[in-house]
Amino acid sequence: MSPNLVFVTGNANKLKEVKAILSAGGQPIEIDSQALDIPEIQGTTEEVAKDKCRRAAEAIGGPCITEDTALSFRAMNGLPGPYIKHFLGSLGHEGLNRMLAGFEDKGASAICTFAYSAGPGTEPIVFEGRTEGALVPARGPPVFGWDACFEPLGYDLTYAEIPADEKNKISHRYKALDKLRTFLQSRAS
Ligand SMILES: O=c1nc[nH]c2c1ncn2[C@H]1C[C@H](O)[C@@H](COP(=O)(O)OP(=O)(O)OP(=O)(O)O)O1
Ligand SMILES: [Mg+2]
Repeated sequence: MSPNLVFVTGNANKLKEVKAILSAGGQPIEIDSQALDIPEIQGTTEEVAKDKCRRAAEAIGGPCITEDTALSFRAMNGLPGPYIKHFLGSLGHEGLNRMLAGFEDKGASAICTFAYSAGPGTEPIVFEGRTEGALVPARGPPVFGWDACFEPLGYDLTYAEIPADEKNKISHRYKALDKLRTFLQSRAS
């Protein structure tokens, strides 16, 4: 049996969701994890995701997956996008809402980009999942990132108010992982 694939991430909430999604429905996929905080470049979501995966493969010396999450405001032509971590860290939920105070359009896209590397020196392959929604004043437990201020389209609940198993059926992460799962299974057979 080949060893489990390693998910390199410094984010315990991501890991929890990824494990839950990969073990629910279909053929379960087991992964191991390594908590490394890989430096992230500037660029498009795809460039940032691929570069993170390249560095992670080098850091662990083997195949791995990484994931980069962006939150893109329509009124700001996609910003903060892959830089959302720093905006959230500096401004908090309230500050994110204030960023859009001057705009009527509160539209936001949650974008998850998984990257797979077959090992150091190989070109990572990316799998993107998007969930459209809106930025709203925070509601629900402030447990995971910007969950409390993102309301997916078609819901009047924020990600933080939606039960975890339900978020995992509609989320940007679920959609990206679904593509990664198909890729991994086609490689295995
Ligand atoms: O489903 C989510 N719901 C709410 N917030 C989320 C979600 N997923 C990521 N987030 C937050 C974490 C971080 O503030 C930023 C992404 O930054 P990002 O670099 O991808 O994550 P990270 O540095 O925490 O972990 P990693 O080591 O995998 O890069 O958005
Ligand atoms: Mg990161």
